[in-house]
Amino acid sequence: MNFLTSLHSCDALLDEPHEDTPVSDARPAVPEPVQEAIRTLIRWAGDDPAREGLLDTPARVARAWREYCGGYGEDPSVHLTRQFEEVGGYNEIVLLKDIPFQSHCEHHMAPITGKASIAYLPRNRVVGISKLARVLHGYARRLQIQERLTAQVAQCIWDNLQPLGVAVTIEAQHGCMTGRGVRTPGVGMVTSRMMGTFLDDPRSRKEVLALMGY
Ligand SMILES: Nc1nc2c(ncn2[C@@H]2O[C@H](COP(=O)(O)OP(=O)(O)OP(=O)(O)O)[C@@H](O)[C@H]2O)c(=O)[nH]1
Ligand SMILES: [Zn+2]
Repeated sequence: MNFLTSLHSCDALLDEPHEDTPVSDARPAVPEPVQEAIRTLIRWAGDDPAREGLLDTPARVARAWREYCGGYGEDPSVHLTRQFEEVGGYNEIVLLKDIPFQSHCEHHMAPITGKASIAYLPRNRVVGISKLARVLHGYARRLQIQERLTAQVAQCIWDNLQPLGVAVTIEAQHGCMTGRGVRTPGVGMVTSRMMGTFLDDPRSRKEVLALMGY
């Protein structure tokens, strides 16, 4: 089997469950080409992949990356399929505030850590509040830039819940700015996406941003 063929065989792993899989002793096998790629990276970083402490590292790193990128194995919109119409006439903002999340930047594959606030103005129906966080994590657990993550979460809620308005804000620190490169810790990047009422009506936007703490 040549290198490319064996890399193709890694596709089989994509069928394995990604999310919320209980940790057990039966860890998924990691294909040799994936492990070899990580050994190459260790050598490139200046260490010896054959030394004892690093022997199991390639498989661990590979499994960790499957977990960090578990979002590729799911369609986040499925979390919004169960909707509730009996809301007692509630027609004000619903906000899930300060949801912690982790992602990885697509430029350096460095961690992005932060918090998101997700709000919508319902049109007769709502979703279970945990589902908003599930949508966030479904998109965050991929290689991302913060702008796209913000836009994808908002669009998903807009398309699937058809609310009157959606507002998403994200504030995050980028490991590629703190641990390397410009090495400037403590800097938060803030992004927002407003749709519907929150885009069109300045008073609604002001209200939702105030509820989010901005
Ligand atoms: N807009 C945006 N930029 C990001 C995000 N994550 C990382 N970046 C930036 O992506 C840019 C990549 O720039 P390059 O010049 O190609 O890469 P680089 O030489 O490693 O740049 P430095 O980070 O400045 O050392 C950097 O400025 C990062 O700060 C993100 O989510 N959104
Ligand atoms: Zn980066």
